[in-house]
Amino acid sequence: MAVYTDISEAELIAFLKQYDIGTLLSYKGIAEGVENSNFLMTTDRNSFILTLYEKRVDRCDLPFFLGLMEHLADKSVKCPLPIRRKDGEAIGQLAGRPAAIIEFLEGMWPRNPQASHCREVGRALAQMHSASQDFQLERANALSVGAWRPLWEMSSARAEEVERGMAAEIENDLVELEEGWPVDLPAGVIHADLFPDNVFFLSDRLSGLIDFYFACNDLLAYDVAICLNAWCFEKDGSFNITKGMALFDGYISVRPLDDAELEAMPLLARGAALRFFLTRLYDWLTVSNDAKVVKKNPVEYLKYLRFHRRIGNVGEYGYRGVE
Ligand SMILES: Nc1ncnc2c1ncn2[C@@H]1O[C@H](COP(=O)(O)OP(=O)(O)O)[C@@H](O)[C@H]1O
Ligand SMILES: N[C@@H](CCOP(=O)(O)O)C(=O)O
Repeated sequence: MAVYTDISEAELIAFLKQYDIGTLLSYKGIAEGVENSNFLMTTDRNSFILTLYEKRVDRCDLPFFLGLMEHLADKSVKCPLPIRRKDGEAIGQLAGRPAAIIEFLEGMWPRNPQASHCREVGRALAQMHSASQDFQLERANALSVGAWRPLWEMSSARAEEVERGMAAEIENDLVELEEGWPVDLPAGVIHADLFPDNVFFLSDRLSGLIDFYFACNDLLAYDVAICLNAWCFEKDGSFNITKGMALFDGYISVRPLDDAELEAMPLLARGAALRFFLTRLYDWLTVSNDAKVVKKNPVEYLKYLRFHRRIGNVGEYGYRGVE
């Protein structure tokens, strides 16, 4: 359960005095999530999400994350707004942690995403990319290609506990990705973690995007590649080309992908698979099994990585261009 820091009712009531959002009626920890402690909080006016930022989030990055959410909401991209305090600040301090209150977003994330969800996600991702072109703050991607080898070296000695024979193929991926990684594709602000649990739907309509805490400046097409992995594989590990087609169709209905982005897609998808494989592998080997968080299996992403090695062009993911 992702509540790393407990808070008492008294300290929460004192914290809420800085806001104009009503009187506390109830609050409870939210089990889902990996990085931060989240609470569902109800006042006599509304429901809110209270987030305490844990140690993997750098306090210096919070103005980027929260400012981005405000910027996007202002441009009609569906995402919850941070609530500002009476003094105008969006970031406070609670139980020794940086803390913020965020609007409660109605909806549920899809447990079994369908092609229709993929189309909506593609469209919302492209809207986010377009709307953030004039966002003034910048944040480098701390988990881009340059970070993968150091991350691998933290796990490589024990990697074969997860699957024998894996180390040599990962070494090979690292070399090929480091040598071939594109540098001159269109760049901007990317979400960088737009998995199904970060996209809410009300019936079949997308109600909003959450969890901008990996957002950063990077290649826009890399964000599409992250979604291709997160949304278009089935539970048995097979790639669903109909979902791939829907994701691309949704994306390019808002922002076309240029030839260089399309050509790079198999490599970007391979890099995206390696990035999530590496963070999952590290957590798998280091986070204790009785910890408060459900660890995600790295082997799922190892399978995706192997799949992308065999892809020759973006058409094999279902891309068919503008009809
Ligand atoms: N604005 C929001 N509205 C409604 N629920 C939210 C909101 N933000 C977070 N949640 C809930 O909290 C859970 C964890 O949030 P998330 O930002 O993904 O955490 P973490 O950054 O720790 O991974 C989500 O799965 C969702 O259930
Ligand atoms: N999406 C990542 C883990 C990050 O989790 P989140 O709860 O912050 O979305 C993965 O699946 O490895």
